[in-house]
Amino acid sequence: MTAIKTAALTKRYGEDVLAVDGLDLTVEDGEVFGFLGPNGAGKSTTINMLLDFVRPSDGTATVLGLDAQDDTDEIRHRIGVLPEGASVYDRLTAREHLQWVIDTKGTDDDPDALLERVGLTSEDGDRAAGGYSKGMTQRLGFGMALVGDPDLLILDEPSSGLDPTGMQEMREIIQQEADRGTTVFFSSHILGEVEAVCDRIGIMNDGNLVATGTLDDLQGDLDLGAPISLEVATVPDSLALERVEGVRSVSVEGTTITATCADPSVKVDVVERVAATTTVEDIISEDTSLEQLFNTYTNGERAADGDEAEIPAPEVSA
Ligand SMILES: Nc1ncnc2c1ncn2[C@@H]1O[C@H](COP(=O)(O)OP(=O)(O)OP(=O)(O)O)[C@@H](O)[C@H]1O
Repeated sequence: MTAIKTAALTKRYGEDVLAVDGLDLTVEDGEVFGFLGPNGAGKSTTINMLLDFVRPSDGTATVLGLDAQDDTDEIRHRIGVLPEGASVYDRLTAREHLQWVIDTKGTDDDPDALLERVGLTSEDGDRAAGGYSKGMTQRLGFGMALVGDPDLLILDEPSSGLDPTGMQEMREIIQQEADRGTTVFFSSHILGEVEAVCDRIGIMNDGNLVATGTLDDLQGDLDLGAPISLEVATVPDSLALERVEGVRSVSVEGTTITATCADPSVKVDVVERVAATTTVEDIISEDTSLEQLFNTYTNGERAADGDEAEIPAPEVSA
């Protein structure tokens, strides 16, 4: 089953703003899917259409096989949602918020266990949520999303307002949920977080899905090359690294030699060639980062190629 499926999903605001432009997106059951894009790309609008907070101008969407507009109650019962900028009722305590969701969903969750899971103490749970910091509010919102062991978690910017420890804890919970088979769909600006937990990534730009795939798929498709840098004692005159097969380009800055290789296996040849002529003091080998991919897809370089949406979807085991 697909957890989320949209077909030509479109949202216009007035005459001028095309927030989401004919989106075809599929998220398989059991995936952790990271939804990326710069500000204003259309991520929240998409999520809001999936949750029927916003009505589409055109197209369709299903969530857990149910119609996002017609079967809203059933969908909300089966999913957990952390909306963008989750708001709380100022006078209710955190425990009362959790109990309200537990009662609404008819589950037997223990509010204290949920508080602990999202890093709030029992004392925090007794405080009115109106006095919470942004990060505490986010933790509470996350706890509310976890009520009832949902089949699908939809999280809009889950790290927003969290400190580094909070982000790490949130990542761990996402991983635990994924391990027990929950589908997780979340939007984020934090590329490291997406890199760490996602099976698959979708990049939105200007209302369009410009790329989908695993990080490996996207790296392979863009073919940005595999960089390696070597810190050396002295840069030899007779290096001729360009002659090593598979080396695309070489640059030297001070005592740092950087080579871009056609594929990672060439890096060993680079190291051997350099080590044969000088003392290698350090080696820095990196994969093409998600940041490079993100910039390439969202700065328009890809669009200039004329095939910005043609990355094949990977095989994903559900
Ligand atoms: N209620 C609204 N009325 C008019 N325009 C809107 C409305 N909501 C969103 N937009 C516009 O739709 C576009 C997409 O916005 P959206 O909030 O979906 O982007 P986003 O990718 O979630 O951005 P961010 O990362 O900043 O949250 C933007 O141009 C935004 O200004």
